[in-house]
Amino acid sequence: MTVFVGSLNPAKLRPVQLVFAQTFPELPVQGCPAASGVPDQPIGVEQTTRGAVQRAIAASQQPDARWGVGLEGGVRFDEAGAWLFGVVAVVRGPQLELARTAELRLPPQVAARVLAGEELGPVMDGLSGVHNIKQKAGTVGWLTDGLLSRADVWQQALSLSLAPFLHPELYRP
Ligand SMILES: O=P(O)(O)OP(=O)(O)OP(=O)(O)OC[C@H]1O[C@@H](n2cnc3c(O)ncnc32)[C@H](O)[C@@H]1O
Repeated sequence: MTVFVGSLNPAKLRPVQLVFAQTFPELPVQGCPAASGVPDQPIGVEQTTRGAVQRAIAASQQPDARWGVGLEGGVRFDEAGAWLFGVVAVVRGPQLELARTAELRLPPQVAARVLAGEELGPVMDGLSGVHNIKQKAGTVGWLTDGLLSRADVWQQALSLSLAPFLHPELYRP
C-alpha cells in the first residue's frame, strides 16, 4: 500500500514525504508520471484545480496505490495583479479532498509575460539565473529570499487537505 504522487518534481515529492511521515508513517510515498490534462501553465483556480484532481486520480490508479496525491501550480489574475498559487488534491478510494496554498503576488514584469502566454518556470529561470527553479526553492523561495520555499507552501496545503482523513467522524455528512 503506497501513496502515489502524480509528479516526479522533487519540490513536490519532498513535502508529501514529510507530511505522510508524520501522519501515516507506515505508508511509503512514491512519485509517478501523471498527466494533468490542462495546459503546462494553468491559469485560474478552475483549471489549476482540474489539473490537481486529474493528477491525483491518475496516481490513485497505480497498482498498489492506497492514496493518490496531485499538486498543480497555477497563476490567477485579479485587479490587484497576478497571483502564484497551487492546488492539492488527495484521493483515497471514493474520497477526494482539496486545499489551496497561500498565494504570492508576482512582479508586474513577470505577470505581463505570463499573461502574454509564457510559462512561469522559464520566465523565473531567466529572472533569477537559477536553472529549473520550479524543481528547487521555486518562485516563492527566490522572491521571499528563502523565508519560505515552494516545498513549504505545498507542505502546508497538503496538511490542511488531510484534516478530513485524520478526523473522519467529524466530516461525515
Ligand atoms: O513536474 P511537474 O509535476 O509537472 O511540476 P511543474 O512544476 O512543472 O508543474 P506545475 O503544474 O506545478 O506548475 C505549472 C507551471 O507553473 C510554473 N511554476 C509553478 N510554480 C513555480 C515556481 O515556484 N517557480 C517557477 N515556476 C513555477 C512552471 O512553469 C510550471 O510548469
